[in-house]
Amino acid sequence: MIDASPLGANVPCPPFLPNMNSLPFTMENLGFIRQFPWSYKPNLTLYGEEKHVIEELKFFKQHGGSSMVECTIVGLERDMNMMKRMAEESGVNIISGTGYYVDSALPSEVHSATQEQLVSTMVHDITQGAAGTDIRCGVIGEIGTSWPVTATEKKVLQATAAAQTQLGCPVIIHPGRNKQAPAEVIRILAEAGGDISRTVMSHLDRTICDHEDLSAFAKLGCYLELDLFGIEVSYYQLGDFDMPSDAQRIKMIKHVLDEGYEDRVVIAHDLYTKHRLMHYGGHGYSHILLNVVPMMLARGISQDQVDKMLIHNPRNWLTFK
Ligand SMILES: CC(=O)NCCS(=O)(=O)O
Repeated sequence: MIDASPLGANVPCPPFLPNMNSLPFTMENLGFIRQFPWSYKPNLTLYGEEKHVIEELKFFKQHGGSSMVECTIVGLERDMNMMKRMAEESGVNIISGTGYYVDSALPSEVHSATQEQLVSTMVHDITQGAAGTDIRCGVIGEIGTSWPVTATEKKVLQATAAAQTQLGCPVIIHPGRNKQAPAEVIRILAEAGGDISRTVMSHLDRTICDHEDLSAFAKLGCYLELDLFGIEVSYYQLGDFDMPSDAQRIKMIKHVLDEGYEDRVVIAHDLYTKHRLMHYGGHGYSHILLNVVPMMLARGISQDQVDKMLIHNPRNWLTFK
């Protein structure tokens, strides 16, 4: 479960809310929290929300969901035993990630580790178990990168490519907040021998907004992930970027589907803050199933294409080769 505080580490409070962190999480304050989610530190963790998350995972399963990829890794606060409990109590498969988040979130030992040590840890997490448990991870990622990519992040990417080559495992990347960042990461991974066809580039909906830029990136052959469905506030605190609406996300997806990339698209919510849980008035884990799929079908995306995005593409990506 994610402690995303590194994301909000240096986000300024809105000027009219100098002590936002002292506010209670109430309906009266939900508007501010939705507008400035990274300025309210209590919002940036799901620790203490196990009961609510389990209830919402059950709701997700009740409405057709079966599996979820959970990309909390070193640099964020991962709890393997909690995720195992949640999977067992909800009946939802949870595929956990191994790897290293963005440079600013990493402990000193990662900065000083050799590439070989990083490879060894990721391979161990997948083949033996992570964080001192026998609970094995099923994906490398979300590997965190900044813009520009730092030296430590490049070392992590090269280690990721080496571990992927050894295991034939799926990889998912968090790109820096610049439209050039995804292609730069793909270049580094490819040069290190990574399998780009087994790699997901996440958060494209907060990174590339121009359809032609998205088409150019799609040519590189990775999976294209738009994974912030449910965030309908256009103000984006973490970068000089207008966050798209779900309707605009669907238009981006339709554009690449029309260009023949239906085997390459995956979608998600990237839910890691309290305010997006249903318990706190959010859209929850079932938003795509209940609300986005009908929107897609109404906009000319076929059921077969929806099934590819929600079933077949994730299954193919997650299958070790
Ligand atoms: C957990 C995480 O890094 N999510 C990425 C979305 S964001 O817009 O880059 O914060």
